[in-house]
Formats: sequence, C-alpha cells, structure tokens
Amino acid sequence: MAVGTAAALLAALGGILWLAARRFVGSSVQPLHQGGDSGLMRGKTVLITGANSGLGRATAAELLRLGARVIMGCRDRERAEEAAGQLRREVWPTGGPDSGPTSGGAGELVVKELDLSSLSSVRSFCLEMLQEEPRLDVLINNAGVFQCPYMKTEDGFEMQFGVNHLGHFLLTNLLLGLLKSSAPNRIVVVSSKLYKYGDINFEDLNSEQSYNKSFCYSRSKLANILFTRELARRLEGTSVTVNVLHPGIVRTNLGRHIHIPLLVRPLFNLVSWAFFKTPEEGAQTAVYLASSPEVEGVSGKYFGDCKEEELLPKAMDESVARKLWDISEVMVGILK
Ligand SMILES: NC(=O)C1=CN([C@@H]2O[C@H](COP(=O)(O)OP(=O)(O)OC[C@H]3O[C@@H](n4cnc5c(N)ncnc54)[C@H](OP(=O)(O)O)[C@@H]3O)[C@@H](O)[C@H]2O)C=CC1
Ligand SMILES: CC1=C(/C=C/C(C)=C/C=C/C(C)=C/C=O)C(C)(C)CCC1
Repeated sequence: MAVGTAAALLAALGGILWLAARRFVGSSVQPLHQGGDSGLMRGKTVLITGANSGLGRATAAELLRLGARVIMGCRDRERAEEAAGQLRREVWPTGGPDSGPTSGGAGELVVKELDLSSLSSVRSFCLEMLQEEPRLDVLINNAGVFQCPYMKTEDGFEMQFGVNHLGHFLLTNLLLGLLKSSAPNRIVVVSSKLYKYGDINFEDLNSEQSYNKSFCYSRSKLANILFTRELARRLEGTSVTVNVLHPGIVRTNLGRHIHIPLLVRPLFNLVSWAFFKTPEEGAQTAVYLASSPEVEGVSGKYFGDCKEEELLPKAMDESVARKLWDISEVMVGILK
C-alpha cells in the first residue's frame, strides 16, 4: 500500500515537473522587437479590434514597443481604459512614450468604442475614424466570441457569425478608403484552425433552424478565411495586402463560455498553463504579418507560427467566397 502511494506521488510529481519543463522550454517564435527592430512601426497607425484582452492586448503591447500608434477598438470603454493603463505601464515603465527605453521614442495608445455586435456602433466608429485619423496603416481584425449560447446581435444575426465575420466585414469595408489613401498597408485577420470543422450553410446563416455552438464558431472562422481571400482578390493591383492567421491554442479569456466544473478547474488550469501558448507567444504571427518586411506584398495567404500554411480546399473555394461576400454585403446593408 505504502509503495503504491509513494509511486502515485512520484508519478504526480514527475508529471508536474514535466509540465513545468514544457512551459519553460520557451516558444520557437521570438518577439520581433528583440532583434533590434524597436522603431519598425514608428509613424504607423494600427487599429486592433478587441485589444483589451488576450491576443489583441498582447499584439498591441508588441506593436507599441515597435513604435506604432495603436488604436484599441473595444466594446467596453471601462475595460479598455483599464487595459490601456496597464499597457502604458508595461511598455513605458518610466512614464510617457518618449521616456521608456523600450519605446524607441514613439508609440501612442488610443481607446475608441467599437461593438462589433452592432452595425450602428461599427458605423459610428468608422465615422469617428474618418473624421479623426488622417491615416491607417494596419487593420487587425482580432476580436472574437467563442462558443457562446445562442444569442443574436443587435441586428438579429447569430452572435458568433455576427461578431467574428459580419461586424469585421462592415468595419473593413468602411475603412478601405482610409486604408487605400495611406497605402502601402496591411489588413490582418485572426482566424483559427477550427475553421476545418465549419461549412458555410447559406440557407441558415443565422442558425435559426438549429444551433451548434462549435459548428457556428468554426463557420465564422472559415468565413474569416474566405473573406480574406476574396478581399485579396479584390485588392489585386493596389498596395493593400490582406492575410489571415491561426494563433495556435492560447491561454486567454476566449473560453469564458466553456463550463468547466469547479473541481476540475485547477487541473485544467495546470494543463492549459503547461500546453497552451501565452498571449505573447500567440500574438507573434499577428505582429509578424502587421510589421515584418518579409511579408511585404504578400496577400491572400494563411499563416501559423509566422509561416505560410496550406488550407483545406473548402477555404479556397472562390465561388463560395464570392457568394459569401455578396450575401454579407446585403446582410450589413452596403450593397451598392
Ligand atoms: N485563444 C485561442 O486559443 C484562440 C483564439 N483565436 C482567435 O483569436 C482572437 C482573439 O481571441 P482571444 O484573445 O483568444 O480571446 P479574448 O476573449 O481574450 O479576447 C477577445 C476580444 O474580443 C472582444 N470582443 C468580443 N465581442 C466583441 C464585440 N461584440 N465587439 C468588440 N469586441 C468584442 C473581447 O472584448 P471583451 O473583453 O469586452 O469581452 C476581447 O477584447 C479571436 O478572434 C479568436 O477567435 C483563434 C484560435 C485560438
Ligand atoms: C485556458 C482556460 C480556459 C479555456 C480556454 C479555452 C479552452 C480556449 C480555447 C480556445 C480555442 C481552442 C479557440 C480556437 O479557435 C477556461 C475554460 C476559461 C478556464 C480557465 C483557463
């Protein structure tokens, strides 16, 4: 009995050490600013949706360190101001943008309200952008909802499709003029490998006939990829590029709608701490696509860990991409 208990304890200890070792082996993707690139984004304005949390927040931090002026497009001003305060303290520990050793003497952080579940909020946000911002160099469509219970947006769309795809569809279209006027510039779309389990079922885009939260998330992420490819096609011949990425599995607040029993939570936290990427690791591909000279002129591609990856045929289907674009135009009310 005593031998059995000792063996179990040893196994548990071994397991914890192994998990800790995995965590500290480190990411294969190095933060870009560590390579002496601290002014790479100086003079550039970047808009990041959902920048108050997780990947968006980590992307904002890294781009600020590279010298960018970052606009956080967030639905909750209080949460966004709190995150902005933390970011400023993190990136400029000694005070303002011009005094921190990591700042490169540039960078600025601005908060603007943007609720992607409301077309009128997207429209007001874009109007404010057009009135106040003389340029926009990079747009990062990052905000997302994951496997929420069945809910509808203000305009009656299924929430995951509405926020992850349609809200960003309208946002991008309304900002295209500003983007083009300050070209060359880039659009970066955050999708997920889970796109593989989705399909664009045109006959029930609002999931009124049936709702499966996993399928709807995957469908919205497949829509992100089809949108990127169709937009890249439409932008051929301009100096605006658009690429899409999957960040890997990252420890963020995205899983807020997943119910994990209280008793299992500590174990889940340990496993996610050991196996999931940190937001900083997960943000590297977005930062790379937003800033690296290596991807200048590259458009319509899918990336993971800062490398191009192959897509399943369903994510490259041009006729589905065109049909989705046309229907999305009608849904958000921008049909010319
Ligand atoms: N974490 C992961 O493992 C993976 C994440 N992704 C993708 O990464 C992106 C970022 O997610 P992640 O950082 O993980 O998750 P978080 O939940 O930490 O961040 C999501 C952000 O989106 C914002 N958001 C949600 N709904 C809206 C809305 N209606 N209007 C405006 N903003 C909104 C949230 O705002 P608020 O804080 O106010 O709720 C938050 O800022 C998502 O697109 C997600 O699909 C893809 C693959 C894996
Ligand atoms: C880390 C973590 C959680 C889970 C998050 C998960 C499982 C997110 C998965 C997201 C994926 C895989 C998205 C793909 O697009 C919980 C449940 C909030 C509990 C606390 C810690």
